[in-house]
Order: sequence, then C-alpha cells, then structure tokens
Amino acid sequence: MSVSSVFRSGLFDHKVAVVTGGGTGIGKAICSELLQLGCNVVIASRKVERLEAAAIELKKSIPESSSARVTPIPCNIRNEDEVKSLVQLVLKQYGRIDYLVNNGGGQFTSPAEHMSNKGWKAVIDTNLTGTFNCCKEVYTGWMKENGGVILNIIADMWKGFPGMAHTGAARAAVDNLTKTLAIEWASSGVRVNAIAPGTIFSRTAMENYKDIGPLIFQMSIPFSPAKRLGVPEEISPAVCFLLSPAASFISGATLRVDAGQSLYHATWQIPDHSAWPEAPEGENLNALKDLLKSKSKL
Ligand SMILES: CCCCC/C=C/C(=O)SCCNC(=O)CCNC(=O)[C@H](O)C(C)(C)COP(=O)(O)OP(=O)(O)OC[C@H]1O[C@@H](n2cnc3c(N)ncnc32)[C@H](O)[C@@H]1OP(=O)(O)O
Ligand SMILES: NC(=O)C1=CN([C@@H]2O[C@H](COP(=O)(O)OP(=O)(O)OC[C@H]3O[C@@H](n4cnc5c(N)ncnc54)[C@H](OP(=O)(O)O)[C@@H]3O)[C@@H](O)[C@H]2O)C=CC1
Repeated sequence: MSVSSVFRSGLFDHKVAVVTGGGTGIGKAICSELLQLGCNVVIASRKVERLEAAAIELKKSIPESSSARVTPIPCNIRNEDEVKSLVQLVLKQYGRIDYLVNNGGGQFTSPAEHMSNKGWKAVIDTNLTGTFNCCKEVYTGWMKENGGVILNIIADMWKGFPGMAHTGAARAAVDNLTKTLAIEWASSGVRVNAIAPGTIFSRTAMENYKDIGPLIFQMSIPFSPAKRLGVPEEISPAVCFLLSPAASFISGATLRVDAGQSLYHATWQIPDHSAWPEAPEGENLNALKDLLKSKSKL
C-alpha cells in the first residue's frame, strides 16, 4: 500500500489511539497529527490541569468535517491500577484501542554516583515499568483478541547515556522489550516498534530541567549533524507512519529520528587523567613510549 493512499484514504477514521504524555511536546504533536488524520485520541498523563488545557487546545485543531474526538484521562503510568483503569475507561467510552503510543516519560540529569536510589527508581518506574504497564494492559484488555499497533518512544542511548544513566538503562530495556513483544504478540496481529528521537526542543521539555534547561538544549546544538535541534513535528510523522498500514510489515524495529546524532560526537567530556591501568610490558609498549618521547621533542 503506498504512503499517499494510506494518508488520503481515511484509514485512521474511527480508530482510537491512546497517547501517554499526549498533552505536551512530542506527544501533543503526535495527537495533533492523528486528529488531523481522523483518529480519535485519548491523552493520558499526571498533571490534570495541563492535560485538560491541552485537550481543549487539541480540539480546536480538529477539522470541522471530522468526527474525531480527544479525551483527557489522568493517569500515572507508574501505577498499575491507574493504567488498568485508563484502559477500562477508554474501552467503555470508545469500545476499542487500535494504537498505543508510549510517549510519557522523562528523567533528570545527574552523574550516576550522585543518583539516589529513589531517583533511580522513579526514572526506571516511569520509563520502563510505565511502558510495560501500558503495553500489558492494552494487550490483555483489547489487542490480544483484536490486534493493534504499539509504538514506544525511547531515546538516543546508543553510546550509553552519561549524565542520565537511569534513563539510558530504561530506554535500552524498552528497545529490547519492543523486540520481545513484537515476537510474543505477533500471533495476535500486534505490531510493536520504537522511535529513538535525537534532541527535540519544546518549551515543556526544556522547563523540566529548570534553570539549566536553556543551557543544556543550546549546548546540544553542535552535537547534531543538522547543527540545530529537532522539534516535535519532526517526530510525529514517523510515529504516524509506523502506526499506519503503510508499515504493515514492520515490527520489532527501532527507528532513529535524530538527523544522525547517534552516529556523531558524544557530549560527555572526559578530563585528561593518568588513572587508566598500564598497558602490558613488551615491544609494542616500548615502541609506543618511543613514539611519545619523539612527539614530545617536536
Ligand atoms: C538536552 C538533553 C536532552 C536529552 C534527551 C532527552 C530529553 C528528554 O527526555 S526531554 C523530556 C523531559 N521531560 C521529563 O523529564 C518529564 C517527566 N519527568 C519527570 O517526571 C521526572 O524527571 C521524574 C521521572 C524523575 C519523576 O519525577 P517525580 O514525579 O517528581 O518523582 P518523585 O517526586 O517521585 O521524585 C523521585 C526522586 O527522584 C529524584 N529526583 C527527581 N528530580 C530530580 C532532580 N532534578 N535532580 C536530582 N534528583 C531528582 C529525587 O531523589 C526524588 O526524590 P526526593 O528527593 O524525595 O524528591
Ligand atoms: N525532548 C527530547 O529531546 C527527547 C525526548 N524523549 C522522550 O520523549 C517523550 C516525550 O518528551 P517531550 O515531549 O520531549 O517532553 P515533555 O516533558 O513535554 O513530555 C513528557 C510527558 O510525559 C508525561 N509523563 C511523565 N511522567 C509520567 C507518568 N509517570 N505518567 C504519565 N505521564 C507521564 C508528562 O506529563 P505529566 O508530567 O503531566 O505526567 C509529559 O506530558 C519522553 O519520554 C521523553 O523522555 C526522548 C528523546 C529525546
């Protein structure tokens, strides 16, 4: 099926997507695009006021000719009971869940040695366990019998994630979970994929890092081959593609939407030091020492 026919033919009409963190940043751009395509959207996250304000804003973007609706449902994805209740509420209201986008998540910056156990757990519970909770409840509640598509948002953790060890570990785990679920749930007709964004600017993403937010986003620019930051509207088309029938043979894949950032420099600076263990004695080490001596004479 060609991409143009998918996006023109109303294949998202009357479908239902649950998007965690759908009221801000990347999630909001995904919802906006799905609504444009005729899909009903449920946005789920913790901060009720912000969620409801986002739903009002998103409603305004729905074309008059469209029957698509947006529904805010408060939910902390870390809490299994709240996720169960989210799925039940969506099924009660809409009677189906065609798409799950696990976008809700985040972290704080800290060297690993200074992370408290509580902080580590908060990030693992949010990004790994929260994603698992949503996948499991949507699968058992609907997709097991009816099929569907799951899309997990992860991060550029391919070279480790110095400064954010908790999220690096959680996102790498979700990358692996994506592959496992793609196989375990294939026989239900469920496709499971992930997207790993590069550094994506939005006001809400920046504000999460408080005073250092503007600095860390600005400092990221030289580390992108694009020499600019991405914006949420550069992630949402890839999400819609992977949800759509145009991706009907894609499962267990992680798509990097990062302008090549993951192939380029790492941001973490390693200071000069002499703490590394010595290389073994021998002719190669002697030759290396000779090289360094001659270099120091230059
Ligand atoms: C430019 C670089 C970009 C890198 C690429 C990635 C970018 C993004 O992902 S941008 C999106 C950012 N958005 C978010 O992060 C939103 C969601 N984030 C959160 O909700 C928090 O960061 C959270 C995951 C840690 C959850 O926080 P919260 O609900 O407040 O959790 P707790 O109250 O249970 O706190 C638990 C515990 O966590 C530690 N902690 C939290 N924040 C910090 C911090 N800023 N610095 C150090 N430690 C932190 C702390 O131990 C907390 O316990 P208490 O000390 O008892 O409060
Ligand atoms: N911006 C970037 O550079 C990158 C972002 N990402 C990831 O993309 C996703 C979206 O981030 P982005 O839009 O940039 O940033 P935002 O901070 O705008 O979005 C994070 C969203 O997650 C929701 N959320 C956080 N914790 C929970 C929870 N426990 N339960 C339910 N919802 C939760 C937040 O809502 P609330 O606080 O109301 O719960 C918020 O809507 C996140 O997972 C992020 O880590 C990945 C790579 C890069």
